[in-house]
Amino acid sequence: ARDYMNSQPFTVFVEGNIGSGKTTFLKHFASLDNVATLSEPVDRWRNVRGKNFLDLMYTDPSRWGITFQTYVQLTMLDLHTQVVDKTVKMMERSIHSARYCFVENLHQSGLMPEPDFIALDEWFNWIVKNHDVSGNLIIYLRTSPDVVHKRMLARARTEESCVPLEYLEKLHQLHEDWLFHRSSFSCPAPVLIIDANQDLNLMASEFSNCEAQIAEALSKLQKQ
Ligand SMILES: Cc1cc2cn([C@H]3C[C@H](O)[C@@H](CO)O3)c(=O)nc2[nH]1
Repeated sequence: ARDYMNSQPFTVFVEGNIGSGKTTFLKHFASLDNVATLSEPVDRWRNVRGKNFLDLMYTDPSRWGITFQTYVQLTMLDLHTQVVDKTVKMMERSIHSARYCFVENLHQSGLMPEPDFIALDEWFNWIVKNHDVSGNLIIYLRTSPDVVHKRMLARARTEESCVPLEYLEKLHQLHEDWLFHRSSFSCPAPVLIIDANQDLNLMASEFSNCEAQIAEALSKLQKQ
């Protein structure tokens, strides 16, 4: 766990499948005055000096997967190292889910050439070793693939228009192995699991339950 006294804020990673309600979750916490929220920089990925890397990746993942995921890794590292003047720093996803869920999925499904995967993994291992990308708490918005597939299609992000259910099922399984079964990669922080299948307007009680758990974990750290 991170050394709290080096005046790093209490850092929370909000993790979950596409359409699991992360953005809505962050919006709720953005309204609290001691929390800084850092959203996933999707708009940066959609316009990298005029190129839409997200669209390239979905159109031809084996050709553009490394291009996209290398840039994701850079933008997430940028957010991990961003200094905030609040006691809680809440990030939408992390460099960890980039590697353990998304890159892993491209590699396992044979969409990413082995040398591309190796280069990305070497970068990831060096970054984790040489920079502080640690966190204090992971909030896992746990969903089922069919629920998030419906939400994703309803949200109708153009680049995701032909993302099939089995892609979400694979991403779901990778999130489950990492954050629920704890049977795959190392977890950078303790995990708080939220049932995010509920309709977003019923999530208010989950949000306040999370607030209480974050406040409790925060006060424990401050007493150390
Ligand atoms: C950290 C990380 C986030 C992330 C998102 N994505 C995709 C999933 C969604 O379609 C879109 C926004 O989350 O980007 C990805 O392919 N690889 C990623 N890695």
